[in-house]
Amino acid sequence: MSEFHVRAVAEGEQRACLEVLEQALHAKPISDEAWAKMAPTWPAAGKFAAFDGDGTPVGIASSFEMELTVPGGRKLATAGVDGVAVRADWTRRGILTTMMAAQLEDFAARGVPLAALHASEGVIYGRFGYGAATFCKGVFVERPRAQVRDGVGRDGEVRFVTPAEAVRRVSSLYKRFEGTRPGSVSRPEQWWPGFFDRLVTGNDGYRVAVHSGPDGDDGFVVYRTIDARDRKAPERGAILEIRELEAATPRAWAGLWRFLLSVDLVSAIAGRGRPMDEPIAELLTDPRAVNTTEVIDDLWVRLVDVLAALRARTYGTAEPVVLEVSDKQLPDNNGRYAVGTSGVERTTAEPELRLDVSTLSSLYLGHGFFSDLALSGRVEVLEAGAAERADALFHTARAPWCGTFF
Ligand SMILES: CC(=O)SCCNC(=O)CCNC(=O)[C@H](O)C(C)(C)COP(=O)(O)OP(=O)(O)OC[C@H]1O[C@@H](n2cnc3c(N)ncnc32)[C@H](O)[C@@H]1OP(=O)(O)O
Repeated sequence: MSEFHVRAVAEGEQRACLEVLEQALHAKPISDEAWAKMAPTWPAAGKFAAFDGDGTPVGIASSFEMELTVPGGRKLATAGVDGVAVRADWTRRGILTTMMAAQLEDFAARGVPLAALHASEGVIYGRFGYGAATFCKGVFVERPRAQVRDGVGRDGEVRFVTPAEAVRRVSSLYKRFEGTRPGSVSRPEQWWPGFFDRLVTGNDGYRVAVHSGPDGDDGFVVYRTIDARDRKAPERGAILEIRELEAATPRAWAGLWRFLLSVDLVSAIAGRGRPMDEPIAELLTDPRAVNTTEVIDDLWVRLVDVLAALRARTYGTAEPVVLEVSDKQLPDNNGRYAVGTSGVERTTAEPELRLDVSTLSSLYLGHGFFSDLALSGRVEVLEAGAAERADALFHTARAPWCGTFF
């Protein structure tokens, strides 16, 4: 078997590691010019890599520091795992497993209570204790049928901003939304150039429009249009594709949708990654103008310090429940936890529900139900009624949603 070893990435090794990521994700090799721009946002800190016998990187697992909003509104230090790959000629030899172990031990040693990522495939991360914790939907709104209902309030205006203005304004505007729902993450300075700025200043046709209400700017949308004409429908309007739409108030949200629906020469509005509970159909006179095209996992979360993470969130009203949690990678988490409205403690009491850390992580932000996961065998019920109590404690009224790709 070929030898590899995993260690922290040293200063100067980042670009070679990035090549591994680009190749595994089928992206073009990074040019000198692109690397010059990107280098400041891709520090060696927070990165582990696998090296072959010659010292060439063949695997990478990157992370950065951010904050994740948990139910109740607290922002918890979180490792954002943002670049994981193994070179195609080195896969299925345990490299990812070794990198994930190194990364998780590092998070635990640094006292980071949570880790989170967006998964390229659904089968990869459960074994490392991650669980799909937020979900999102794709929508397709047929514009000719879509009219905003009478009585939906207006309190502002929408205006286009130039790409340069968007780069200047939107990062501070985002702070108004950050933390307004469980699952939302902070966007550190290093996030903006590689994701938002590159998108809106690039050549892919993205436009940015900002909504201003009584308290100033309170929402924005990033979108582009895609030509949908063909021989059979030479006059069909374009598809307006939303990349991102965020609003601090219900009126700003409705104002942005009203604006999108008013753009001429558009046949449909499409958006991926929208919150599960975004009430677009309810905004319109004809709810059937809105088609849900997909429901897909959004943010995967990993409780690194189970006690600290459970203590950081708030709970609904129900009698406490005793969970027995198992964690293969971080055995310090193994044990029983009494979770209730008034707090969380480690306990020696008899367990009422048994589950692994991946399952607990998927329920942590308030999506899903213990009782459903009991049906599918992921939660073992040892005490009748305990799953329903846990549902009442953990489930949140507002669907958790991340909305930030990293
Ligand atoms: C947060 C993000 O960055 S998401 C992006 C993830 N990266 C990608 O998708 C890029 C393309 N894929 C890859 O680079 C690699 O295939 C990786 C990183 C997904 C997996 O790396 P590997 O070194 O092959 O994983 P490793 O050998 O440690 O596999 C561990 C286990 O997971 C399984 N596994 C790993 N990847 C996959 C997969 N894509 N599909 C199915 N099973 C998988 C392996 O079969 C193995 O199972 P076993 O323990 O039962 O034998």
